[in-house]
Amino acid sequence: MRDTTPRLNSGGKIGQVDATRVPRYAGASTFARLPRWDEVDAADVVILGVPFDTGVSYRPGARFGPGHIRESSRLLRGYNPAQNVQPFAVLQVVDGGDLAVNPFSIEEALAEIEAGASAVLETGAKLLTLGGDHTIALPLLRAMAAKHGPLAVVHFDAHLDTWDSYFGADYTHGTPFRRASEEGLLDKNACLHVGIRGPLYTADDLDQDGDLGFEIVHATEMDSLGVSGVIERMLRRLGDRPVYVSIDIDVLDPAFAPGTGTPEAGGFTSRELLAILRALSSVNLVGADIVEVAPAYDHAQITGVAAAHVAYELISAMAIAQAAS
Ligand SMILES: N=C(N)NCCCC(=O)O
Ligand SMILES: [Zn+2]
Ligand SMILES: [Zn+2]
Repeated sequence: MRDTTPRLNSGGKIGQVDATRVPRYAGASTFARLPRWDEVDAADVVILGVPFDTGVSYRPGARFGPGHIRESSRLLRGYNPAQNVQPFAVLQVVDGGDLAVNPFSIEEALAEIEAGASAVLETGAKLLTLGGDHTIALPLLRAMAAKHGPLAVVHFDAHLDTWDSYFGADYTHGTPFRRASEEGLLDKNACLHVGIRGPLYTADDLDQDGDLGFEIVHATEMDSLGVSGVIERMLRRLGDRPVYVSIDIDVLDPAFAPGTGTPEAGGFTSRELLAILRALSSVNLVGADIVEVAPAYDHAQITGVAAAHVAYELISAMAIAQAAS
């Protein structure tokens, strides 16, 4: 049957389902009610779900993150006044669905995620991944670095995720950035964590983290630097290199993101995080992920809505950069 769904098409792009004609809560739940990948000729940005949580050390459930973020994204509208951009009119953004990855073999899943990401990048599209636990950042960085070389990574998280192993396992959600550094996927002069807080294993964790190529903006520094000071630190570190953004939703305070597996008190507000992300419109943003959304611990889509807005700001930043190029 021919698809007659009324959509908001503009700038030559196939846009969102028109919420003035089809109620927001009706119909299939693609991200922001955007078209599926197979419904367009060519995409500029592909949103890919990776429902995988076999790498977690505490509460499971991030495998349900992609579906929850999509379901929580139905209210996103087409014009972003904070950035004066209509992201879906500048870029053809599509939902690429979920990668079917092996929940019983982490190594097999890593290979499947890398292959899925590479398939997107080969088309020339940018990739925005919805996780999934943070383990998935490693295969995503492998695919990204194969295309762009060593990356400047800005990693928003309460946790360092540069630990070495758990129960003898090298590939977990606490270890992706150590593996990435060891594998030469990172530009060690240009990576930083933002939002780090909470108890560590030992003081040495921080020294090792520095050796792996990361600078840290601690969550408590928000009080002294403010949003603009944090942005300045971030942009100085990233420079004009290709930038990959990895956002663990637990960078937000549990009040703003209860639906996650390893919550830590004392985090950013959603408003602070969204403001920092807007500054990424001035960098060479080549890809991003949003991970660790675990809906079983969420309430009223608080975490899902935060993640949907995070995705929206990342796409807006990509759109502004594209319009300026
Ligand atoms: N990546 C996330 N969310 N958490 C890592 C926590 C690792 C630990 O249990 O020490
Ligand atoms: Zn975390
Ligand atoms: Zn993490």
